[in-house]
Amino acid sequence: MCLPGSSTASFNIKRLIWFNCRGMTCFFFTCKKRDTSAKQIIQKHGDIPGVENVRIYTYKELRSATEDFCLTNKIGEGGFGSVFKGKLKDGTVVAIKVLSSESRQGVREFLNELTVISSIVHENLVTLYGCCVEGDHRILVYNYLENNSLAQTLLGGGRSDIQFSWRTRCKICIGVARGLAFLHEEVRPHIVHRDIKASNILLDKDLTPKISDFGLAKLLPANMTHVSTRVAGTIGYLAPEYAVRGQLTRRADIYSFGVLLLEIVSGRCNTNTRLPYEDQFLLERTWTLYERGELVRIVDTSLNDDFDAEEACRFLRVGLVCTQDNPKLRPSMSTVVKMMTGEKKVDLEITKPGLISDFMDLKVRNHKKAGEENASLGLTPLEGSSLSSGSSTHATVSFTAITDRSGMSFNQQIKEKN
Ligand SMILES: Nc1ncnc2c1ncn2[C@@H]1O[C@H](COP(=O)(O)OP(=O)(O)OP(=O)(O)O)[C@@H](O)[C@H]1O
Repeated sequence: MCLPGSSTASFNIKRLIWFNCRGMTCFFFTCKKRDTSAKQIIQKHGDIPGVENVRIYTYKELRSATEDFCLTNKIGEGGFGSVFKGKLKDGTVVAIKVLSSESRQGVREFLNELTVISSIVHENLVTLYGCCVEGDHRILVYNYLENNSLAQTLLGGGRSDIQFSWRTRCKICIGVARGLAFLHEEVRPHIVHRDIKASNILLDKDLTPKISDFGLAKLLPANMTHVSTRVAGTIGYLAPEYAVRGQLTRRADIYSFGVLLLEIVSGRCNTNTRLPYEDQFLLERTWTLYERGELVRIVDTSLNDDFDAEEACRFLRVGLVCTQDNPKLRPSMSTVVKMMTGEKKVDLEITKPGLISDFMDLKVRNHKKAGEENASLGLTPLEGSSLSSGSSTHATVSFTAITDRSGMSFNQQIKEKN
């Protein structure tokens, strides 16, 4: 199988694969084009192991695929930059992610990371076809997924026509769990995604879920924090130990997965400040209902009772196990898959999940206290904190708390405040 956009130029034959095509057994050479661009890169920057397997696109090619990056072809904007839908010369439809100027790394560094990401192939991961590294441009080319992200469909507040039946939701939850288990346990060295959330779960035409943006954090220079565009939502996915102490391990992804799982079963976002206060935070609400023995009440009412209640409650319990405050109590992703498919019982004792909101309440109180003390000392409050008081505390932890004008990260600021 040739990579999209490859011409019939010299091929580097990699593997032979057999597969059935319309009843006929055909065989194809699995090949990747060692194109002129890759050769030029090696000539200019020295050998980069694996670069011959990355498709290098020219800027001209991508400009023409997107009709000069025309706004009508723009399909999204994320923390890494803008995403365009494009059609390559051979007809392949692709998603083209133009990384923002801050994310420009040296060509060697960039390609070193990229060769790793593009070699990772799994049914539940978005496939990276290749990139463009011409001049200042850093552009990634992915397979295009027809049904957008879970954030825009399932959680998009009625903006999509897709019907998410219980079966479809099961397939999505288990698919995401498998994709993450693959990154965590089968890829060597393992990959911590860092940003598992509904907008990073894309759906193909059959509603098979694909995790996007894995490995991308490594493409950013060390001094640049990934600036998320939906931080109010993102905060709800953050494992407390990561948000507070900056401890980034696979267990932080497992926490985020747990929150995502609750979102898929309940059909709502982790944070919704338009709801009555006790309902605003999904994880807290789920825990309250679990304690009352009424877990099933959190299941999406739009399913009209057309779901397997035993299975739904099992998924919700898995969500709670994944979000346990102590990272060690969270199961590995392969165990999570087994729990979800029923191969393993969810028989662990479930304690109160780790709620970043608990910490935030504390911080708001401390911050206010510190503010009062500062005022009495004639000092100005810490810059960049947008923690507000009152009932909307959690949701108003805003974007500036992650990367503010002072250039400090959320974690740094929290540490500063401690
Ligand atoms: N491979 C793809 N196929 C189809 N659409 C895509 C693809 N990749 C991204 N998109 C669209 O572009 C949007 C922006 O994606 P991107 O990953 O840059 O940001 P995000 O995940 O939405 O936000 P953030 O950067 O805050 O995580 C997505 O929500 C999706 O609608």
